[in-house]
Amino acid sequence: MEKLKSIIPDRIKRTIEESGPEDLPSTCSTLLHWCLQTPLFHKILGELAGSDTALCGKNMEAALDFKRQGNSFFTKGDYASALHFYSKALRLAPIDAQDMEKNLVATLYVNRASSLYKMDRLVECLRDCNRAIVISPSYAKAWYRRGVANAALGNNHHATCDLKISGILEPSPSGKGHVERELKETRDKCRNKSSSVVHQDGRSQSCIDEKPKMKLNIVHTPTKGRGLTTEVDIPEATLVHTEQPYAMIILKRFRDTYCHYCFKELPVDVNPCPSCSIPVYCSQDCQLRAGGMFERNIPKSNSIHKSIPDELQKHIAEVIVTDRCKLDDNHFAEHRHECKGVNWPAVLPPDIVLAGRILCKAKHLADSFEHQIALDLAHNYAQTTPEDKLEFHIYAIVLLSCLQQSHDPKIQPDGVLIAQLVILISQIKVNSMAVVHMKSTDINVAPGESRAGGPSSSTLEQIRVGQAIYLSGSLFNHSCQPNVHAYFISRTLFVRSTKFVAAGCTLEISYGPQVGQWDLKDRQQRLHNDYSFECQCEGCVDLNLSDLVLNAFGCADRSCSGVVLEIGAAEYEKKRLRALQSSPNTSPSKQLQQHQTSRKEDIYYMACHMLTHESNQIKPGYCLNCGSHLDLEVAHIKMYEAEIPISRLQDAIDSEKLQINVLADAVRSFKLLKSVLHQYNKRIAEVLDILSQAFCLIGDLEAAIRYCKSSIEILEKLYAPDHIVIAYELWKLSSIQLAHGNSIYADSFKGVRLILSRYFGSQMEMILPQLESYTQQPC
Ligand SMILES: C[S@@+](CC[C@H](N)C(=O)[O-])C[C@H]1O[C@@H](n2cnc3c(N)ncnc32)[C@H](O)[C@@H]1O
Repeated sequence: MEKLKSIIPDRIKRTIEESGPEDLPSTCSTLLHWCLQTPLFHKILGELAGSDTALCGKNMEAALDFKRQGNSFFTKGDYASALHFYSKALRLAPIDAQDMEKNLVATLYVNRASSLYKMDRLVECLRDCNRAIVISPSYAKAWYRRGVANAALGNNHHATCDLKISGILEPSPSGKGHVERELKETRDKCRNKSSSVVHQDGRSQSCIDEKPKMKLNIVHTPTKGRGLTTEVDIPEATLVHTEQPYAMIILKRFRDTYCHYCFKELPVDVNPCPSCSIPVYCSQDCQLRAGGMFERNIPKSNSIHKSIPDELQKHIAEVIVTDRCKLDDNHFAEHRHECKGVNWPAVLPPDIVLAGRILCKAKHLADSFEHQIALDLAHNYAQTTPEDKLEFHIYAIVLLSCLQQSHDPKIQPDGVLIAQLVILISQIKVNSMAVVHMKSTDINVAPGESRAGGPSSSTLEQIRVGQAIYLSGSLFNHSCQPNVHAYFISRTLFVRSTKFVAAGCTLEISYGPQVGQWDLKDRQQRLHNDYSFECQCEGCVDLNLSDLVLNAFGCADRSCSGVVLEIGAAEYEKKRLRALQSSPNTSPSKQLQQHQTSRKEDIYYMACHMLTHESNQIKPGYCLNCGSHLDLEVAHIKMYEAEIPISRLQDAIDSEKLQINVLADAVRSFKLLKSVLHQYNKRIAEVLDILSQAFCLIGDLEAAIRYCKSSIEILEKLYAPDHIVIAYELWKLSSIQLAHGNSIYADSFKGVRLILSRYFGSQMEMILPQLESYTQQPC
């Protein structure tokens, strides 16, 4: 694509780079015309959408090769590796391929079920047996494996039925004898034990079904465009909005670990797309909802074997039907148009493939492209950088041409349609939400030091799994100090208030940057780069103490707790102060009063100074409190000197090869760092956290706890004590305390629950099931 971009004539490039939304039909038409006459464009198109270069289709030879490797590991007793290779084979096996007179996919499912059985993953084993049976209902081995797994689970009635069916279908006399013996054993067990049916999937729905109790209204704001409010007061932790995505896509790096439809972590028994080798799903249900070209008629159970008695025919019908979900008529299968094994859905960037999904959905809903395909959402095409404008044009033409070639020849790219697609891509840039899932990860503690005898310290992480468009959710504006929190369970967006919101106030989520995370300069630059707006939220307009100290140096006079800003931060603070001083609504003295009553801390005095002095008093390199000068160049040299041993320590932690002298050097450097940075500089909190991890690794949990607590003290000042980031840190602290056998872990953990319940309400335990195990730990 870069090569194509580089040969576009300058005159066309210039008109595109200078274009506004109204010029698009003409610029798109010009570029399309040039593309169609350019051999390189046709070559690229052939690679992306041509059937002879398609690399994402099924491949019988490769599937058989993986199957052989799976068999070889199974014979050696390495069931985990066998399972891995059977899964790889399933991803590549053509759905109707035959291998040794059996359906290859069904055979692979049964082979994988056998590995799962050996690994004691009985529920997953059952699911694989069902998948094999849906494809090949007369497959005796699949019924046999199902029967054995059901027997092990105590599902005695099901086990007996499965084994009876297997016995009838089994062609060889020795096989029949084997099944008979298993059936007898199961019957004996039935006589001795009462049967308890274990279901294959017991996911709780009730928490997902929570509905918001209020209506959101769209309002027009002077500085942020449309926004959302309610007519009623909203207490904290109230669910204000839920929504299903209009379109969604998984990010490339999570393709092998998360379900491409529901975005949950994949189980061991992954379900591949039946017609191409790209997506994998957690269940057949998700695979059917996502689409995929293969559609199979469910075989009639009574056609399977004439000699099977009626009650067993009923059992067969139940097994085949349980794995089928009901889809309503309007359901749009979002992967179907991508599913020809051609390369473009795997190669193009996720937001472009997402645009393809929206486009095909528009066509599915209206049965043509004649109506508007762009959505009723804001876009920033006019403010987009010249490079991005050119890129949007190229991708719009490439995507439409790929769809025309590999999906629907009726799609006719022209200037108007491409222009709409360019706007759609700009809308995706501004409105798509990062779909984030929570995950807890163990940190190793030195063997023997953990009370539980293993790795027991853990951290919470947010993982950005995908990208989605929510039509109403897109109307939430951004704030760096948001009053509502957006999160996801599977594909559903939930928005919950994290503080009291008075009726009529706008509800604002964070698009990423937050006070405490970055200072004013970094937040504004990030929002400008990603969304092309100058943030007008409270956190950016009003004075903010966290912004002052977050990246600040300390005063040259170490008895003064004042802050010294660098040039960039000082410029942004000056600009903010000037705007505040000229605004009649937010007079600095009024703000001062607010700070006086809310925060009686050292850094409060810096705020006083800023608010009562002229803005040109904010000079880089000078203490905002006492005016002392700090040589910023010398301070930087000291900082870099201190950072070298600290980054060496970080590397040692990452590689889990920590030597005591590396840790000792880092502790010394930390003292040097503290001597130049402001005491509430965020880097100090980060280094304290690194030291805590290091002490965890060498098993000095008391030191680890001390450093972790000091880090939290700083973060509480930067974010606020009830911010979700503090819950993550308290989670870490309580897990180290627990590993140390320290009963006060319960206090830290109470703090975690308190904060998380404001962010996730009653869904907290569903999002973080690990919470339950902490609650149940004995002190
Ligand atoms: C996802 S849309 C939000 C809805 C939008 N206001 C509308 O009218 O459709 C994002 C756009 O809203 C505006 N916006 C959102 N938050 C803002 C903020 N804090 N300050 C200024 N503009 C904001 C920007 O124009 C941004 O590109």
